[in-house]
Amino acid sequence: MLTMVEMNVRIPLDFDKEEAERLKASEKERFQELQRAGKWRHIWRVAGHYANVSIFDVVSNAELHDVLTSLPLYPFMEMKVTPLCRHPSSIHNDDR
Ligand SMILES: O=C(O)CC1=CCC(=O)O1
Repeated sequence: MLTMVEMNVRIPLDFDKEEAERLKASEKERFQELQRAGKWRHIWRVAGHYANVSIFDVVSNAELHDVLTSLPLYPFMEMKVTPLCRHPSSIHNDDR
């Protein structure tokens, strides 16, 4: 099932800079692992914000929950989750 997730990252200004860089590096590693596994299908930066719009492909809401809460930056993210379904006019066979 495809799900759009809008993520806003809010690391407090007084948060330790080295720890923030470590978390960002871990986030990138986990993100690339989930991309390779086909779970995190797309990501776009929201221009002008420390935010992204992403598309996940998971088998259940429980899996989505596990994936999202596994992100190293999860404690610093606000998320909006929107379920998606195939548009009847789509020409893409992998939309589901
Ligand atoms: O930069 C972001 O929006 C947060 C993030 C998601 C995947 C990643 O590597 O960083």
